[in-house]
Amino acid sequence: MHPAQTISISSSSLSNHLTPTEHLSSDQLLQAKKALRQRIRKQRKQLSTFHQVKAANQLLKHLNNQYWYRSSRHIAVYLANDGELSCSAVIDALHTTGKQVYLPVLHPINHRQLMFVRYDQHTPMRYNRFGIKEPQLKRSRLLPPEALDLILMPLVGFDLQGNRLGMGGGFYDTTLDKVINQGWRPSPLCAGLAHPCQQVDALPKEPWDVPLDAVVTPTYVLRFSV
Ligand SMILES: Nc1nc2c(c(=O)[nH]1)N(C=O)[C@@H](CNc1ccc(C(=O)N[C@@H](CCC(=O)O)C(=O)O)cc1)CN2
Ligand SMILES: Nc1ncnc2c1ncn2[C@@H]1O[C@H](COP(=O)(O)OP(=O)(O)OP(=O)(O)O)[C@@H](O)[C@H]1O
Repeated sequence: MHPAQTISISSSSLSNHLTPTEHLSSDQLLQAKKALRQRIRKQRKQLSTFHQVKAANQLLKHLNNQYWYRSSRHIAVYLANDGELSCSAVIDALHTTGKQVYLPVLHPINHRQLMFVRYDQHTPMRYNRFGIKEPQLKRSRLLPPEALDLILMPLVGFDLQGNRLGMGGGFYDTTLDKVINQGWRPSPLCAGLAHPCQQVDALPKEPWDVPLDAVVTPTYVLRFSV
């Protein structure tokens, strides 16, 4: 039996409507996604540092209740940016329990590709072109995405169907296309991490989108395939 999950729909999410997308041209869809990103990013950036620290600790408690998290050994996380839900408490706990932690690194040549590099307290870091810290590339610390057990993904928006809206770079979708959409087995589980204010009613599903297996927020967990 899985532990009971708490489902609560945030009232702040009610304002996060995306106009029904069936009749939109691709340019209109792009504009609608852009506007939604701006709105949600503004909301999450307004969360206080106190709120963010509490949320990071609550996130860890929820994850600890999930068997698919506890049974994972090679786990990709991210360093929070732009008001994203922080993985800092999760990272500390993973290191304490001897799990292998990986961070996304922008591929220096391949457009829209990420690499996953093992990360600990001593890993030399640098800033990428978006101002996000990432490990310096070291071949011996690279893990191919298909070898990860679990990818904890940053996102801008999510819906109740497991659709994900990212920052718009297409990095996760492109990197995971071969691994997730083209039938690599076993493939890593993909769980989005977000604040409740990032929930939207419905997101357009694009052919390249990687579906989320779960979404974990500081107050509730949505499980789609786990
Ligand atoms: N914390 C974190 N790390 C991550 C991601 C993420 O979403 N969050 N990524 C997930 O893909 C990758 C980086 N992708 C990103 C894509 C766009 C922007 C961004 O700030 N874009 C600016 C425009 C910047 C520019 O063009 O110079 C913006 O939209 O305002 C940031 C990260 C890898 N690392
Ligand atoms: N598998 C893929 N192969 C080629 N291009 C892709 C793929 N996935 C996404 N893209 C391109 O990336 C662009 C951005 O995609 P999208 O708006 O879904 O990004 P996102 O999910 O918000 O970003 P991210 O995955 O970095 O968080 C799209 O215009 C699309 O053309």
